[in-house]
Amino acid sequence: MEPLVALRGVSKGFASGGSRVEVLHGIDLTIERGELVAIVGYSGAGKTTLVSLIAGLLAPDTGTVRFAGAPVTGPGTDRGVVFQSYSLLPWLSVHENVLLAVEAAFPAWDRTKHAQHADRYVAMVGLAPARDKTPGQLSGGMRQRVAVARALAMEPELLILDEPLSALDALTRGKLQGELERICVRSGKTILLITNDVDEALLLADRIVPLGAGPRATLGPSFRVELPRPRDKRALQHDHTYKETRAAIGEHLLASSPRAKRRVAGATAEVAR
Ligand SMILES: Nc1ncnc2c1ncn2[C@@H]1O[C@H](COP(=O)(O)OP(=O)(O)OP(=O)(O)O)[C@@H](O)[C@H]1O
Repeated sequence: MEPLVALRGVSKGFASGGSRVEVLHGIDLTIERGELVAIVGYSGAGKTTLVSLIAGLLAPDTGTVRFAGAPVTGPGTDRGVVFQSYSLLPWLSVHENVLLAVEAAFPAWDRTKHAQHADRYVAMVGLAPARDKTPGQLSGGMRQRVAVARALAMEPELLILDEPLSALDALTRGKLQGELERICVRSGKTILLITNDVDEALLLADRIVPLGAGPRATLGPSFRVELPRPRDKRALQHDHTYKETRAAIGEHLLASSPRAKRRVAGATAEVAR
């Protein structure tokens, strides 16, 4: 069977002041069914561009993007995306926000089944007590959990979490990382997590792929995360495997940092002279 996601030789650029800047270059990425893969990269490296290519919101300039064995030609309910800003409807309750998505994804179901399904996912993210509250009555972390419940309730084959926690304060973010791990594992979904936080990736992912700095950002090698679940953030700080994997990813990202890239470009210019 083909992998769920397969990008081959993908490049994507944008017009910028009369010229064209290539944001992503030669991207190869495979995600198998049931995997939780994290892409870790610098701000502005092209993470959201990569998400948009897989979600079908953008088309690649070169290369191919395939999903479940077929080329991606546009967005679809088989790929659910949770963006950094939660985009909930402020006049609807938690239950109603999730319900709306359920109704759109499963039009053939009756009202009772829609409501029960929505409630199941509200409970999965631990928000049953806040079921009838509106987003304005919730904290940032709770709102983000509603966004996750809404995406999961549509039962996409792939759930893409694009920096889902980066708008939150450090304390809430830390708390939600643990909860997100439980939700992800419980849902058994194939998940692509995009983050700029190596520790967050190590807490959640089965495999981490670093995205180097742009322009012409490329993906690095895969780092498999061999840590048993459930993972406890505090206990992990002293774990040998955790520290080794963290250092290896950090080194890889540093080697592709904007400063390192400038150094390499400088050295190349020096050699050329
Ligand atoms: N539609 C567009 N038109 C022109 N330039 C774009 C467009 N989308 C993205 N870019 C540029 O491409 C680069 C990568 O943007 P992208 O949003 O993918 O990065 P990112 O890694 O998700 O950043 P962040 O972590 O800050 O959200 C940036 O320099 C951005 O300005």
